[in-house]
Amino acid sequence: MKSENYILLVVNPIAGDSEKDTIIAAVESEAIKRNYSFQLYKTSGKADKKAINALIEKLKPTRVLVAGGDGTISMVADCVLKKDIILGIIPAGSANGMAANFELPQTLSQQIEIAFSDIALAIDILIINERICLHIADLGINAELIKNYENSGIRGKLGYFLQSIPTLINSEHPFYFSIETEEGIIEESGILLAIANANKFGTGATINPHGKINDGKFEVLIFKNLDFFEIVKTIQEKPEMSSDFVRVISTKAAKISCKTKIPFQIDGEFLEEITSVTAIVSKNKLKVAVPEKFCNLHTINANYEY
Ligand SMILES: Nc1ncnc2c1ncn2[C@@H]1O[C@H](COP(=O)(O)OP(=O)(O)OP(=O)(O)O)[C@@H](O)[C@H]1O
Repeated sequence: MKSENYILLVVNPIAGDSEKDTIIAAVESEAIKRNYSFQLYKTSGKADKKAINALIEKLKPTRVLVAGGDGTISMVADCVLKKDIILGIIPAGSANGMAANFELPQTLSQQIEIAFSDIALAIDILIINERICLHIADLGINAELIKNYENSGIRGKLGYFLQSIPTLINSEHPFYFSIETEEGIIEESGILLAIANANKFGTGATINPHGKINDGKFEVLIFKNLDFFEIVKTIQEKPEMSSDFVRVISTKAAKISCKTKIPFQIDGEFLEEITSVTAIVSKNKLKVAVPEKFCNLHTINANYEY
């Protein structure tokens, strides 16, 4: 065994309300098969980032795998960023937005195959209010739903489902946003403002069909109303949504101000109710192991400057 060649597996034991022993055993077995030394870290919800950083410093793994929801994936991504480490994702959350975006397969054995493969895409990351965002942050009813879900104590898809109707009834939308980009200032009201690096929410809803995760830009999308027919369109891969339903601004940086405090989430994790958000594309890219098909779709990387 090459003792210097470590694989670190970070597991969130409570993510998605599912058992993780099967994942741990399968990853460990694959690591041994490929002559890696294997180290497991189970998150506790307290000081995990510090502990993971210490393990990375000590073991110098060439690859870090993460089994959890988007919140855990984002935390681990922050630990491997700026280091020569490939991130492998085993989706195990309630709503796996990153996995949906990377078109990761459904079966554990296929997910492990990809997480160990050398096909890696260097993706953009966003810095939003000084935190890392890989996927989608938003202000409004989706963040409110996540807040109610996290407070309910019922995890998994059922937890989201049970909170969806009360959230819609009790939400104080519309919210009023002012968005400042290099193009100027725009005022708009809506139910939800998304800051999207990727295309889809964890539910699979495509809210940003034309966004590219490695083009050096992100999209600010203001969803103006709860138009049922437009919402249904988001189950398609490339929905053409009406401009009466959503306004899209593609940019490298944005400052968003709100008149009142609005629920805010990043990568599926409710943070707080806030009145201002700044978002910028970071120069640091993150290497993520992805399916070959997904990687090929992104190989014609635009020449861009930050
Ligand atoms: N052992 C633990 N006990 C309680 N909470 C934990 C533990 N480990 C991590 N957490 C918390 O889990 C949250 C992250 O959850 P994660 O996003 O991985 O899963 P999820 O919420 O089920 O999935 P998703 O984000 O896809 O909906 C963080 O708030 C973190 O503090």
